[in-house]
Amino acid sequence: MLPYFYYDYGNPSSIHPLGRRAREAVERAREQVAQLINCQPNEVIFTSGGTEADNLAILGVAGANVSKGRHVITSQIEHHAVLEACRNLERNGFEVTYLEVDPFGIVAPENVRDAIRPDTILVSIMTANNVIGTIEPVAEIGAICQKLGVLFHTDAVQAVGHLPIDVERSDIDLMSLSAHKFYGPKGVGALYARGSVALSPIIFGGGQEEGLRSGTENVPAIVGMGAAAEIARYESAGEEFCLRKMSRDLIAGIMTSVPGSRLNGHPDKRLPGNVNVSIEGMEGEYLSGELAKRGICVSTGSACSSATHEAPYVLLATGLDRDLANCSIRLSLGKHTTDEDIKRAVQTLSEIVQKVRAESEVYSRW
Ligand SMILES: Cc1ncc(COP(=O)(O)O)c(C=O)c1O
Repeated sequence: MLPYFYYDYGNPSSIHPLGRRAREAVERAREQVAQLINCQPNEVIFTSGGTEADNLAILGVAGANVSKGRHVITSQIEHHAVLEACRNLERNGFEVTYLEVDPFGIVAPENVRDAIRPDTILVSIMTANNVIGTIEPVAEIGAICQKLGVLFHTDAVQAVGHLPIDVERSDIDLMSLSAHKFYGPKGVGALYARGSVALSPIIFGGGQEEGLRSGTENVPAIVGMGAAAEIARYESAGEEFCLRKMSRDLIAGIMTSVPGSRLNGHPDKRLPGNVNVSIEGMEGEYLSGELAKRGICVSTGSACSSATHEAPYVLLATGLDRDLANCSIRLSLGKHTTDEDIKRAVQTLSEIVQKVRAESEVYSRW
């Protein structure tokens, strides 16, 4: 990224040599992203991140296909970027079906099929959930949508770079990506949109990104996203293997040394680096604060939504009662996590919980 901050600071829309070098860098990054997800480079639209990609997919499809219908299908556990875009559609005369999930957080493909109507223009179901890590049956849902002639969007922000993703094999028409979820910079992402998909822009101006995303491209960030995509293409399979082993150890460690703990989400169909647990009687926010004092950073619900201080709606949608939902923390593992970190996390968590329980027993006896 550094040369594009220092020397090659041209605007990719300029025709002079500095501009051309910036354009070449953007187009190289577009190819790198396309290779990671198996699409054509001209099907990648760079955005400011996953949120904008989700908004462009949902509002863009709705805008361009309104003559075909005004019905959209999504799930109750989508990220706010999808849910709020859908609520915006509802305020503008669209109807949205929010599908339920099972206790693991899985959307049943047959529920998608049953919800599709003649006026349905889009199905948007995430590839993997950001709170509980559950991996959705995207290929089955894609096949249903393709058969019934409905566009299929998936928010793959949590999955790209961690799970093998192939937009062709999974019949995906639109897919959202965010660079910082696969070790790239923040504030840059992309929407994959199949060449044949009719899409209206949601940002208007100079007509960059084939008129779908006006505004001068953030060249250093796009270059960083491309590099991250290329690294992910080579490293993600090995990383997935290591993370699966470490997260299994973390889950087993917590379950055996912290009485009253339960794993949220699916035991196997989950993101390799996501561990979400509820611990009876231990508020997530309290635990998070105590762990932070000891150098371990965890989130409660989803970091992206903690600014809104809402109850973790994803856990509630899986049927978890409100108390246990509020007693949940999410531990995230990445390529820099070590076995030593896992041991320390288990031990620290167990000590905190034991201490609190011992004290509260004393208090209650007293
Ligand atoms: C599933 C999912 N979708 C969308 C987003 C939003 O992405 P961004 O923060 O890049 O806008 C996030 C962020 O964590 C996410 O987890």
